[in-house]
Amino acid sequence: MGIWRRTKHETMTNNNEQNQQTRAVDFPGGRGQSRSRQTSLDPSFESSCRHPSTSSDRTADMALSGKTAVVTGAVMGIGRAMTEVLLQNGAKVALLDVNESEGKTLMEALEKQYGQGRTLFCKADVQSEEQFKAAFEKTTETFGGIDILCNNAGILNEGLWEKTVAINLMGVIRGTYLAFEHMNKLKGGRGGVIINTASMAGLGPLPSCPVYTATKHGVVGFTRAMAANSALSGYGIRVNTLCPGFVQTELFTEIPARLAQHSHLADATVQLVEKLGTITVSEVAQHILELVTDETKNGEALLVTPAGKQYITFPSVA
Ligand SMILES: NC(=O)C1=CN([C@@H]2O[C@H](COP(=O)(O)OP(=O)(O)OC[C@H]3O[C@@H](n4cnc5c(N)ncnc54)[C@H](O)[C@@H]3O)[C@@H](O)[C@H]2O)C=CC1
Ligand SMILES: CCCCCC(=O)CC\C=C/C=C/C=C/[C@@H](O)[C@@H](O)CCCC(=O)O
Repeated sequence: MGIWRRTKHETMTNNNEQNQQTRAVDFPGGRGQSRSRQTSLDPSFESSCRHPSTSSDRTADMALSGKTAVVTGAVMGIGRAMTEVLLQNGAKVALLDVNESEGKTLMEALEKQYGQGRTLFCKADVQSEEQFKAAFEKTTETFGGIDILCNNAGILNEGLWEKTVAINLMGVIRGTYLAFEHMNKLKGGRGGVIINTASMAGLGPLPSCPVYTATKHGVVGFTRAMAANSALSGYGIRVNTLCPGFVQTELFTEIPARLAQHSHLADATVQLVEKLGTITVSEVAQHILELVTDETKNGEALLVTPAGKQYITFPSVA
């Protein structure tokens, strides 16, 4: 069905998207086509973390000069686009992902494009406290501290609902708590900002994806509570959430299989996608810059759809 291909809303705006041609999907009944891959692997990689040895001075006077960011789920999709936005604005970026082979290849490409010494790849599953912690420590050791965390890694698999909760919600909580240890101004950190990738499904129900919806509502609630917690505590850390609508990524393929026992609602999901439209990863990722740099933004939920961006206001229950 054509809806799962690129739409008129989508343009090839940068190299990131050129490297990530959208995968067509025979939705609602079938399987997706294989996606394009990046260039061949570098066999010289030996450890789970790697970074180039020299740094560039190209970044002077950029909005994020001198800042270090950590992005989870950085190898593909929205996380990869966020990584590029951060690099384009002068930050150094630690890319965390379970996909080691493509992560290393991506890091090599980013090194060529944005300058040496700007990136670090760490194989880390956000379900693993040990791996996540080691990646933060390697980042601090390599770049001298952490200023920005994008808790972005996520999956859509209603069949594997416990794993979905473990990655989408528990992974965000784990990353946030680890970042607070590193960034907390009351504990010698330099403060900073956390951006949690939720979803439009964190603001309203996606009926075919009840567990995914629950995790994303959880991310929105956790973000708002931690933002208020941090402000009240004087930690110097802001926490915001990005809530994209439908975005053409790998996660947006093979939808009937991902819906599992709810696959009979695939047609209804198609109708919602047709109604709301889709956006590109770069259209989503560009919005992190405002959430990162605007120091008045804390506890915000920013909805991004083909209609544009909208800061969500929540009802007061007091
Ligand atoms: N694609 C969409 O329509 C939307 C996606 N989102 C959210 O955006 C985030 C990113 O999604 P996409 O870019 O679409 O997905 P994607 O599937 O294109 O990319 C996800 C990346 O996360 C990595 N990853 C998966 N599990 C991981 C784990 N346990 N630990 C570390 N890395 C892991 C993957 O290897 C991959 O590089 C997710 O949280 C998703 O829920 C939100 C709204 C819409
Ligand atoms: C099935 C693919 C899921 C892709 C992963 C996502 O996170 C995409 C989420 C995108 C949109 C979610 C929309 C949820 C909307 C509901 O709250 C609905 O109530 C909104 C109805 C709006 C309308 O009909 O105008």
